[in-house]
Amino acid sequence: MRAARLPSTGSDLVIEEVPDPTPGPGQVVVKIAASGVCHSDVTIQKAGPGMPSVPYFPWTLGHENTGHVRALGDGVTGFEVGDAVAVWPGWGDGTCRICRAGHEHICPNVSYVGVTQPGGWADYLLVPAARHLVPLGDLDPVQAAPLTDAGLTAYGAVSKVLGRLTESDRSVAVIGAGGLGQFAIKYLSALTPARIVAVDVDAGKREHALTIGASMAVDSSSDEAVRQLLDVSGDGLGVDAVIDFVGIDSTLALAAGVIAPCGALILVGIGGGTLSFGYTSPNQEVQVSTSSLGSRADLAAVISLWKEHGINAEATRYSLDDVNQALQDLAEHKIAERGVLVM
Ligand SMILES: NC(=O)c1ccc[n+]([C@@H]2O[C@H](COP(=O)([O-])OP(=O)(O)OC[C@H]3O[C@@H](n4cnc5c(N)ncnc54)[C@H](O)[C@@H]3O)[C@@H](O)[C@H]2O)c1
Repeated sequence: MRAARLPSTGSDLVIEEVPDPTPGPGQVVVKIAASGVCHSDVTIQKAGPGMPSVPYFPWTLGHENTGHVRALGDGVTGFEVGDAVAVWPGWGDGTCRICRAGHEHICPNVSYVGVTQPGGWADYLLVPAARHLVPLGDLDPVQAAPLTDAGLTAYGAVSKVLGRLTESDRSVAVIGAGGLGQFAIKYLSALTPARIVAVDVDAGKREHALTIGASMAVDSSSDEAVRQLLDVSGDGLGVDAVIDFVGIDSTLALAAGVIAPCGALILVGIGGGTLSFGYTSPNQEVQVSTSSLGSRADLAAVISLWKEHGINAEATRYSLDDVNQALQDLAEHKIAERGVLVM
């Protein structure tokens, strides 16, 4: 099969012929239809802060995968060759108490496809267990690809703040209105009456956010950003939730500085920053949580939200041969919503 592989840290990817995977007992081979391009891939390529180092070179990236079942290992039930599937990306051991509680994506022994297991920027992907697949039925796998990480992770983060955003005088700031942040804005807009503020350094992203559900956009690089966010509800108290999809020192400081009493700060972006709170009094009752991917049930919910409410990303399509262009366009903020490699 063909695969786009990273030969060494910081290099361009190269297209190579590699052996087709064959499924062992319990495993499934998926013929990839599409695989999304995420900012995490840019970070992995450069060995930037926050992401684990790839296990070896040359490495096949790609954690946002959909396709059709190509071959089933012994003992696999519930799927037939040809079924359209989405690949849930957080592969835990399936047996520990974290997995048994439904949080396999944060299992202490988790592997991430495309990060610590070979990924889907290739013709075929070996999936270690059928439980990592979610059936797509007659949905288009190419369109479904961004749901398997950008949609899933945004939904996982949004789910953590829904309870705070049940009234129209509530507000939420989404820092980083790129691939993941745009999904968050769409889910927040569909699921809450709260005021949604998009915060981004890029003017194009801010403008776009206003067309998909944000009612206000703030330039995080402006000296006015803190004041604008504190004044969102007109009382100077700040926003009831912040979801930070960037995660560098400056965005974390901004988030910590604008959160209202009883608010929640959700950290998603893998920017390698440090969050520091000057703790002087308990009376703020702010909650801080990291958020990683989402559960398999969350992926099923995200697929339903696409079916029922049409929530998805507009995909900018690239061929596998154009993978380096896709990574460059993402790094330069040139992709409107989500880049997708179509095999
Ligand atoms: N926690 C998880 O499970 C998880 C999963 C997937 C991706 N991620 C991480 O989420 C982040 C977002 O990924 P993406 O694919 O949406 O990236 P993206 O490149 O599509 O979007 C990033 C957005 O952040 C904006 N931005 C950059 N610097 C900023 C700043 N200082 N202030 C405000 N906005 C700024 C950019 O203009 C862009 O709109 C990445 O760090 C990625 O690694 C985390």
